[in-house]
Amino acid sequence: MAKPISIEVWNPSGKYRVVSTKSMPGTRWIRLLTDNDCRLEICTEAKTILSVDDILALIGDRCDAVIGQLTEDWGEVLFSALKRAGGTAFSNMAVGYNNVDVEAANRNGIAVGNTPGVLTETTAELAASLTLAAARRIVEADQFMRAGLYEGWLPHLFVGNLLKGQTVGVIGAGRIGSAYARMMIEGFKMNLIYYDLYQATRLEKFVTAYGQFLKANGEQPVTWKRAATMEDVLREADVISLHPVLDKTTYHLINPERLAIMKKEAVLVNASRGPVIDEVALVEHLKANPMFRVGLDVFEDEPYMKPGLADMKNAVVVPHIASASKWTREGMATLAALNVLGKIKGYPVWGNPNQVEPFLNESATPPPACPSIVNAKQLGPAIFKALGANDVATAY
Ligand SMILES: NC(=O)c1ccc[n+]([C@@H]2O[C@H](COP(=O)([O-])OP(=O)(O)OC[C@H]3O[C@@H](n4cnc5c(N)ncnc54)[C@H](O)[C@@H]3O)[C@@H](O)[C@H]2O)c1
Ligand SMILES: O=C(O)[C@H](O)CO
Repeated sequence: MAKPISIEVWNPSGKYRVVSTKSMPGTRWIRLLTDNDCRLEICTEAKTILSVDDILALIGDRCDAVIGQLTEDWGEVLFSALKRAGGTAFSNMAVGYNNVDVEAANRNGIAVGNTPGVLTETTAELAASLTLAAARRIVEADQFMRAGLYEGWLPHLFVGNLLKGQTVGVIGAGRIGSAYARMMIEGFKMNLIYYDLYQATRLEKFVTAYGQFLKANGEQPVTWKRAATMEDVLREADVISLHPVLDKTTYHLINPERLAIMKKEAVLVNASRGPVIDEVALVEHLKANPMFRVGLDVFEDEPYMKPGLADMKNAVVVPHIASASKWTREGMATLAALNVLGKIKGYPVWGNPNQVEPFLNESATPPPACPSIVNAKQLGPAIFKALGANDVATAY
């Protein structure tokens, strides 16, 4: 028999049973569910990462929907259990959903939600912070001060890289990659080279307009280039930030061969997913190239780092905190709750998952729609009964 799992219950008499595998920031998401006839059960187990068995125990034999986390393995076992329990919806509290087997969700008719948009700027800001910390050796210098080693100003002390006028390379110029690029271009007047499967038209227009503004003010204009290959970005850029989704095409996208073509003094930042970098190869590269620096928010085998990484002075490492601002985390919780609530209520899917602000306005009732369902098309109208409300979602 499955081990009992500790939970906290809200609105015990609610008609729909919704489970959240973790406590999430804020209270609005709780209110939105309980005000809409949901009995909410929040897992209070002390362990950080729940196993599939833990989640099976949480789903039990009747469950309408689950809000889960990116650390959990959502595949056939969990989706079929959720279906057997009468469930129709799952939402990750994350924009990335590489922990979710969407095909398995489709087979079981479960809608899969994610939380785009609300974390774009927050995540880009952390990538920018890692860039600065690595380029200007902030962590090394901080440790030096705290160790009582500072004996006075010296011409060679913690010399790092100037960003102004250098080239920033972005791989994956989607929501976060584009926001990061804009920060580095506007903030530090860097030139842009990017690689993406699609053209980042809005970003290109922004750089062109900003370049014209600088020129009109007697300054060197910034420039942009869409690279034909990822290698072009790696060869040319002084700073490279990785922002693609994690899938088969981006697994170990940074490998020994690609590390070898990067500039010896380049800064590499990763706030996407750990397996985008071959971390063992990265450690070797950091050892061989002390002036090459990295800023990492994510790791190949989280929560672990590959052997040797923690000893590298030329690496700045933080524990997957890129979306960790209060507003963003509360917003992520709200979007995840509204994804599952929308499915329970038979609402349509919101027309533009990049513009989720209407769901985040604390003083207004959210639109009658699911903010972002990644498999809405696959599930089709039979499951996502729009009930004419599609117009509501797009016209809102
Ligand atoms: N560290 C964190 O806390 C954190 C926070 C938010 C998001 N993320 C990660 O960042 C990712 C991006 O988020 P987003 O909202 O910007 O998503 P997005 O879908 O807007 O952008 C991803 C971009 O990657 C591009 N891409 C896909 N395959 C590619 C390839 N092979 N080569 C180059 N580009 C490719 C896509 O075309 C797209 O433009 C998420 O999937 C998630 O994994 C991490
Ligand atoms: O994908 C995501 O949303 C992040 O990794 C956590 O914010």
